[in-house]
Amino acid sequence: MTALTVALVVVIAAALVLRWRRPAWYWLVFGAAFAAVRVLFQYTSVMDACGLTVPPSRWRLAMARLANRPVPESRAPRILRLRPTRTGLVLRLKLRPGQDAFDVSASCDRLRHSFAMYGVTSRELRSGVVEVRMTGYDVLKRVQMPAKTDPAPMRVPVALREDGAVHYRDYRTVPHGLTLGATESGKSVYQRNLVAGLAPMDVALVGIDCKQGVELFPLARRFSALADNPNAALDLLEALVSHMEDVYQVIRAEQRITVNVPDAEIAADIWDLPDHLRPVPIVVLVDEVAELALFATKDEERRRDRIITALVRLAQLGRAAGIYLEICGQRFGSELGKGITMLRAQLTGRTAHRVNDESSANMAFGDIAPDAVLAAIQIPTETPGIAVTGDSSGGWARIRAPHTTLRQAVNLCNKHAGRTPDLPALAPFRPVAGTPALASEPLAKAAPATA
Ligand SMILES: Nc1ncnc2c1ncn2[C@@H]1O[C@H](COP(=O)(O)OP(=O)(O)OP(=O)(O)O)[C@@H](O)[C@H]1O
Repeated sequence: MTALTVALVVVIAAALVLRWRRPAWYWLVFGAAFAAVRVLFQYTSVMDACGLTVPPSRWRLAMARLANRPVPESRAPRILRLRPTRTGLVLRLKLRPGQDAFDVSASCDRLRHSFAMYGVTSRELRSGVVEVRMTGYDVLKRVQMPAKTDPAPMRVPVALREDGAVHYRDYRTVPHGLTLGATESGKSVYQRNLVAGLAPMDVALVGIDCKQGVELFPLARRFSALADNPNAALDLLEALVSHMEDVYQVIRAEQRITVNVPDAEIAADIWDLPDHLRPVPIVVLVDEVAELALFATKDEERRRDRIITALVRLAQLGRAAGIYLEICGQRFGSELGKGITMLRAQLTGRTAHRVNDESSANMAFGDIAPDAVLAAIQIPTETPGIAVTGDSSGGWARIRAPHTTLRQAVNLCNKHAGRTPDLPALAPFRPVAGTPALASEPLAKAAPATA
């Protein structure tokens, strides 16, 4: 045996062992090429076995009869493009007459087994063209975001989807969002990723952290306003409502100028205003929203009603004024009192981490994507951070945010502290950077020593 043959055998053996062990980088080196060859080689027979072929047309049968040739075979969708990616393959298929996108999506599980891939999903790109995304390994096991994402204003690459695509939180298309999940399910890490993604953008961050500020106050240098208790939250929300009314006046004033100018665009929201007039957009992050809705006394009930009213007004009118809500909690249903379901109806973007019961999952998806409810309650306990995300179009996907630690988020916020806008309306709530207060008393006092 020559040295070359030995080297070849070693390389093939290494590739086979790695294929079996499947480390994350396997796909970068061997996986995509192997999978592309395998898919192309098996394509027609697999599509036939999965019921994704159509019988020959009458015209083709007649031509074969005239030419005295054998009966033509059934035909599978035509491959328009096959693109290897960091996590697997993307196939673009042109459907044959009589096929629809549902046929392909209904066969995804069969395709997954037949092509020996980890996951297969499909979506319709346009009439007659379907994209099939295949992943070679569990991309949500250890999330690695691609180095290059598609940047756009108010669009944060916040997590990875199970098909290997990046999941964006786009505030311009989905202005308000609701994130639910049981305790230790990964809500705070998801919210931290949002803050880390928003920190380098021209946006004001406002936080209401009812966990006594433990999640958002360490990120204070990038926040224009923060509140850590329901009383401060009420004042902050009412200040935001009056800021929103001021922004509406700016938009109206600009409309009066342009309405007389023929063919001019008339401003309908802050994004139609000229740059020098446009107020900075605001993202309001609310952590543990149920704390704002609970009350024990008459006074607290009055405060709760005012808080929910302010939140409903921001959700209904905030988008045009560039105010976006990001609400986080363990549950968000009608048991929290009047106004909650009205507020929930305005929160278009829904994300549910692991939940403990079906009714919590229903709070996120019951009214928009019933099959996502089942997916949310199936999230295992041992993989915190996995979530199901959907929107009002009825579509949903499994996602996981990268594991950003509080230290990494703090460093990012400190790096971009210079971008924190000063909002005069919210000045009383601007956090003051300073030395952290030391706990004055230990939580448990030492028992006196007895003889
Ligand atoms: N995307 C993720 N990848 C890996 N680990 C994660 C991820 N998200 C969360 N975790 C792990 O799960 C733990 C709990 O996460 P997190 O604090 O975000 O949960 P939570 O839902 O906010 O809980 P609580 O409501 O009790 O505050 C974290 O300490 C972290 O180690």
